[in-house]
Amino acid sequence: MTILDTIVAKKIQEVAESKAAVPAPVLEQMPLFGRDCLSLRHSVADSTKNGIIAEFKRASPSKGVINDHSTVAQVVTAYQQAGVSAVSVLTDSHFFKGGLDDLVAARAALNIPLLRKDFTIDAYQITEAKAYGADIILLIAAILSPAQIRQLSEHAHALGLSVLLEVHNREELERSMVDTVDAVGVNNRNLHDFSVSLRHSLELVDCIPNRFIKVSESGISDPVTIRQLREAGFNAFLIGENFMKTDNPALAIGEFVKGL
Ligand SMILES: O=C(O)c1ccccc1NCC(=O)[C@H](O)[C@H](O)COP(=O)(O)O
Repeated sequence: MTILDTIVAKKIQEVAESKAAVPAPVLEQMPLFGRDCLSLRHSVADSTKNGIIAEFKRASPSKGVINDHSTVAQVVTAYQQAGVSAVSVLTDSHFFKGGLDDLVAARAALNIPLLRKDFTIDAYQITEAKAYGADIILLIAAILSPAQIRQLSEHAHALGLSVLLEVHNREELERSMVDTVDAVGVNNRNLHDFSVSLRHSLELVDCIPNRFIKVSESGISDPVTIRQLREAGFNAFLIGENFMKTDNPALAIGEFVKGL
């Protein structure tokens, strides 16, 4: 059993509890459910922004606690001021110490697209993402069948949300790519053993059709790498730990973008 199996087993239990506590029709009555989502595609195409999807990440299975002192509002405000194209917030509580409250706090501080970063296995979580202010949801190919990816992405689109499909290797990419996703992210981190290599992005970029936004995810820690990934064909770059592990993520993103 890998960490991903453990996370999914826990998630199945959590989703069942959430459905019982707050049924989907209740989510649909929440104030943020009625707002119009911001488009990831438009934001990434906006040349005044830098393509970075900057992540608020308190902890992770691979690193343990990364940052338990910064507030969501302070960090995401600095991310936005640094010209990022979108912000990602981890909402898993057990393994990442995040939560839906973090999503709401980020929404209140931002006017750029907001990704709910979680392990989506059920349409309920997508309705929940919309109700708590997200614009984008994540679907991870390693934990979903192609039929589930299609069904979940159609539900997201029906609610106006953009969809980021995450793959790690060619096999996942070939079996999972459906027209109902907006972006394909190559995760440089192997979610089974936590090894990280940019090689995954560089090897897969040309296999992703240009109609999808191409995102390189994880393990990015310097502006030179962004330039290399951009030249290879990526439009967006998901970065969390590099900023969050510092004493002051707000300063860290400011310094980082000066080097772009
Ligand atoms: O980060 C982990 O340890 C992890 C473990 C198991 C499943 C997912 C995990 N991370 C989620 C992510 O994909 C990253 O938070 C995201 O791509 C940013 O990566 P980084 O810049 O390396 O923090």
